[in-house]
Amino acid sequence: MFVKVCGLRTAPDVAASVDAGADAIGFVLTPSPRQVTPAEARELAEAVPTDVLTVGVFRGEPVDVVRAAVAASGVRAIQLHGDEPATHYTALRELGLPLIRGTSPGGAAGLRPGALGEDLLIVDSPQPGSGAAWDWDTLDRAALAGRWLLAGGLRPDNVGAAIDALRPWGVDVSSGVEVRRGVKDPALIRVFLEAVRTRVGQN
Ligand SMILES: O=C(O)c1ccccc1NCC(=O)[C@H](O)[C@H](O)COP(=O)(O)O
Repeated sequence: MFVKVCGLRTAPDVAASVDAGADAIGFVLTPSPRQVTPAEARELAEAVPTDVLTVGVFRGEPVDVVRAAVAASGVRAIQLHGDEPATHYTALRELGLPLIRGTSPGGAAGLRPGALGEDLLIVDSPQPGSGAAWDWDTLDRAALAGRWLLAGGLRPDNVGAAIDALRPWGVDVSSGVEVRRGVKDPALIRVFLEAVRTRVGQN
């Protein structure tokens, strides 16, 4: 199971995520309590091995802003989390990086993975990064196949049940490994990864 830890802002949190076995780590490069500058993301990403994907997260930014931030930060994947139009995906495809679409049930382009040409879909709550749990029962599981991550209000104590209920290809967490908004806890990061690996091992 693919695990992404999002909204990292410090070197110890990056190290904890990598050591705990995260497959991807996200740097929020758009307005948020977790926002880092492209230069900060570059510095943090330098310690990340190449088999862990570094993801730049954007919401509603013009293509030129995304392009510039990707170049300055050196992230290896792009996550668009604001129901950006298909033209964004077409334009950014030219960078040759994996594209990730973050959306929620009711989002403009629907929940079919790859609908806008993205490589990976994140099905999230309507308030990304809020930690708000949403009603997973509203999800039409039959329409989801392939590469998609479940996100939104996941925590060490509920991620196992979420995996059992929805069988996602992976999971994405931010608030659930924080002590307060924007402040991660390395111990919680480790516990979350353990909870995922334990549950997957049981299935
Ligand atoms: O995390 C943010 O602050 C954020 C801001 C703007 C757009 C997207 C954002 N996060 C996207 C993510 O990938 C989060 O990990 C995902 O929404 C889950 O968040 P949470 O419910 O806090 O675990």
